Amino acid sequence: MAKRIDVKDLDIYYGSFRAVEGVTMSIEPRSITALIGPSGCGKSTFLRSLNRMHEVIPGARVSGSVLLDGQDLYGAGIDPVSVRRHVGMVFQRPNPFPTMSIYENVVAGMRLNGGRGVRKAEMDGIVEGALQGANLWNEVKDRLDRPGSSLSGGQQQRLCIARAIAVKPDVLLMDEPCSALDPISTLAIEDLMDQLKKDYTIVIVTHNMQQAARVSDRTGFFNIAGTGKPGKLIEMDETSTMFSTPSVQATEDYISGRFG
Ligand SMILES: Nc1ncnc2c1ncn2[C@@H]1O[C@H](COP(=O)(O)OP(=O)(O)OP(=O)(O)O)[C@@H](O)[C@H]1O
Repeated sequence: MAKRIDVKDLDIYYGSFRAVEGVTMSIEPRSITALIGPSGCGKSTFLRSLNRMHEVIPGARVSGSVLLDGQDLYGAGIDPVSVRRHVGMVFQRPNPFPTMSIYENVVAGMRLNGGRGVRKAEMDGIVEGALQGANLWNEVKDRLDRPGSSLSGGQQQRLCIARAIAVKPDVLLMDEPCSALDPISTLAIEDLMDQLKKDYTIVIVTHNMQQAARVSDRTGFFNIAGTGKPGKLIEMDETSTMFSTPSVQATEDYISGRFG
């Protein structure tokens, strides 16, 4: 079930380096939020803080809160593994397990999440549902036993999306999911995002302004004052407003290609 995200006063550190400072934002369920901004402003770092992937790096930590339907993901006693089960992630490069079959790739996340006792017939249904959901079923239904690496890049990325949705998360985070893909595969993923937002809360980092404008409901612009300075959320609004009449000059300069 899609859930809302409320981030409050979030600072994100790598050791003593504060990479992101003071982010407060709300993300509605069943919407697509795009995060844009120049290289190094902390978009990926921020995204990883939304499912506690950031802290897998030694010395990395956050302060502030990230609420998922009101529950603080950083609260005492919250298991980060369970957080990642509820908040799934798709990465820049498609990363299926290369020697594992297409079928096993889809169920990999479920197996890690205690799905071992699930009966074969039920598992088959989940695999079909996830592959249907990722718009990949028709292309792979006759070769589910072939390795994940036998698919094209665009198909592999949809396989990774199927793997992410097979565990029925509440939120789907996507870090430049199309940057390694050709234009046709990119459009397939964008269409897919539009369908997925009926069931999920989606947050996407993208360098592609047209993509942000095409797919997202709201856009957040991050920026940095200079090297070594923390990234900050400068402005966040309806995507149509951000791309037509942003409130901050730096947003307009970035969107119109004057820097970054
Ligand atoms: N593992 C790490 N250890 C230390 N510093 C890091 C690490 N990863 C990122 N940083 C630093 O954190 C800051 C934000 O990086 P991040 O990758 O989040 O930016 P970004 O906006 O996603 O950039 P890009 O658009 O180039 O991917 C940068 O100064 C970067 O050098």
